[in-house]
Amino acid sequence: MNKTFETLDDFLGTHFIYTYDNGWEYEWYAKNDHTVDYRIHGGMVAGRWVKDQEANIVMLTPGIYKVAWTEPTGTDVALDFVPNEKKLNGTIFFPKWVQEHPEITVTFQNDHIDLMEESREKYATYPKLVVPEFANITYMGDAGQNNEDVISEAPYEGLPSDIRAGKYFDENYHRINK
Ligand SMILES: C=Cc1ccc(O)cc1
Repeated sequence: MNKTFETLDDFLGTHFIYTYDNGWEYEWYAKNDHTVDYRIHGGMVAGRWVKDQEANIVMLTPGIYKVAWTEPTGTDVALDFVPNEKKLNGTIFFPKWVQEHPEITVTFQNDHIDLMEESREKYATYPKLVVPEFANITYMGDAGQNNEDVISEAPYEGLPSDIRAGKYFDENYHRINK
């Protein structure tokens, strides 16, 4: 993709893969103006994936976007995308329990919302682990809004490479070999 991002509409429907400077690899989709989907390929909670997380998504100035949300785990996230420079800055605020028991969160969260809410009550919240990092965007795709094929299966080794190699989506941005 080599479009220039100018409006909020340019951003909505975009699918990103990026690697934080600490090595953590994330895949994230601006599904619509209030919803995000994502998959985590590397880092403390690699293997986790989430659909239909409600988020606040705004354009700060042409081509620069801020996204923020709070999760059923109690994790808070704030992302600032500068897609024209293939960069973003993200801060993740993990409750202590996620740092101590990351394995509880490494799943398809949508099927285990009750477990996340029980765990956030059962285990410690503080002190939080704050992870502020820049990331380099390694892939951008124009998936269109509300495309359920973008994030539709668990992360597997090599998935980001398959996407970057053009082996994962067809010309209509539907998953191949579904
Ligand atoms: C905890 C979720 C999360 C999703 C995307 C991202 O870049 C950072 C955190």
